[in-house]
Parts: sequence; structure tokens; C-alpha cells
Amino acid sequence: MKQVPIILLGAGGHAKVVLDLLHALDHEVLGVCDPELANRSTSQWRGLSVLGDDEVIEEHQPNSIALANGLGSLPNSHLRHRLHQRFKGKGYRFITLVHPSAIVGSGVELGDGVQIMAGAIIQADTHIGNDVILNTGARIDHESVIGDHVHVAPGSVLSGNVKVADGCHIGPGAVVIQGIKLGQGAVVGAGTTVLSDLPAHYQLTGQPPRPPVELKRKKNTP
Ligand SMILES: CC(=O)SCCNC(=O)CCNC(=O)[C@H](O)C(C)(C)COP(=O)(O)OP(=O)(O)OC[C@H]1O[C@@H](n2cnc3c(N)ncnc32)[C@H](O)[C@@H]1OP(=O)(O)O
Repeated sequence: MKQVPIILLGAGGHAKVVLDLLHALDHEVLGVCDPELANRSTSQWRGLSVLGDDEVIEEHQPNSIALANGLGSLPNSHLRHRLHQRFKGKGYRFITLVHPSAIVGSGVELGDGVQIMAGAIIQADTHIGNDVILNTGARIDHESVIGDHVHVAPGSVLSGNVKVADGCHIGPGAVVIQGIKLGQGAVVGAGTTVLSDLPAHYQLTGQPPRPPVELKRKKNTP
């Protein structure tokens, strides 16, 4: 497909990382749309022209540009999701971005507007839905299925055959063991280890370990 210029949406922390990624992939960036910058009449942001608020996008034909969603995603914040739906509904395309340092295995499928950040790894035959963020250094192992609008936060680890339904949030440093299913909109807290399925719209945090137990050893083992 012919490369069209990109408009970046948003100018917060996530947008800075997305802009670096666009530069790393040599994309032409037309400018940034951000209501706050537009309100302050700021004309430049990190070397980009501030085009205005989101309405400006509709001055461009849907097939003449692509969009990069610079809004981050946290549990109970739905702005990123809404922005994606709004402009997709009007025929615009969100570009899928894969950082050059990420590893994407064979048979991996990536949806529209997926953002794979630096150092992330996706192993074979995994499916990633639309508008997913696989954040810095996060890892998803073989044959996993990740729904739409999921955020896998920095450094989290999903083992093989994990199924994550639409809209889930997996906090930084979380670990999900193999074969687990997370229901729609489920939230896994930072640093939490998931050992059993989590129903839709449930949140799991913490997990204090039980007291250590002495391991049985065979005779004459080191
Ligand atoms: C590049 C980037 O920055 S990407 C963004 C990365 N950041 C994230 O992904 C955010 C992840 N957020 C979390 O992990 C949050 O803790 C959440 C969303 C899971 C929970 O948030 P809330 O529901 O607001 O929980 P709240 O702060 O009210 O805490 C409730 C209780 O759970 C505890 N708790 C909350 N999160 C955790 C956690 N991850 N592990 C252990 N305990 C936790 C709190 O200490 C508190 O305990 P208390 O009742 O004894 O005081």
C-alpha cells in the first residue's frame, strides 16, 4: 500500500513515544491535532505543526492521510477507544506501527492501529486485535489471542495460548500464565500474577505469596 502522510492525535506522554516510533519508521508526519495545544494557540510541538483540534482531520480525504493515535490508555479511560471508533467510522485508517527493535514471530496477525513499542516480543501464531498497545518490552507468547482496544503495559508477560478479550488492561510487570482467559474489560494490576481465569469486568491486583515451603529433594542431588 502507498504510504500516505500521518496525522498524530494527542500530545501527551504516549504521543511522544508514538512520534519517536513514526520517526524511527521514517514516516512523513503532517502535524499533530490536540485540543489543548490548539486552545493555547501553540503552533509547534516537538518540531511538528499543530494543525488544530480533532475537527481539522475532516479537512483531509480519508484516503489521503492515515492517523496515529497518540492517546494512552488506562483502566476506565475510554478516550483512546472513542477516538479510534469515531474516525474509523468516518473512513479514516489508523496506521499499525511496529518498532524496529520489536520481534514479531511467524504467523502473527496485527489489527488496524496496533502499536508495538520498543523491545516488545510477539511469538508465533498470535492474533492481535485493532487499536492494541503492546507497550515497551512487553511479551506475548505463542498462539495467544488479544482482542480489540487492549493495553499490555510495559514489561508485562503473557505466556502461550492466553486469550484476552476486548478492552482489557494488563498493568506493567504483570505475569499471566499459559492458557488463561481474561474476560472483556478485565483489569490486571501492576505486578500481579494471574494464575486462573478472570471474568469480564473484574480487576485482579496484588497476590501476596504464601509462606515458603521446603522442597523435597532426592538423595544424592546437589
Ligand atoms: C508507559 C506507561 O506509563 S503505560 C501505563 C502504565 N500504568 C498502568 O498500567 C496502571 C496500572 N494500574 C494499576 O495497577 C492500578 O493499581 C489498578 C488500576 C489495578 C488499581 O487501581 P485502583 O482501583 O484505583 O486501586 P486503588 O489505588 O484504589 O487501590 C485499592 C487497593 O488495592 C491496592 N492495589 C492497587 N493496585 C495494586 C497492585 N497493582 N498490586 C498490589 N496492590 C494494589 C492498593 O494498595 C489499595 O490497597 P488498600 O485498600 O489496602 O489501601
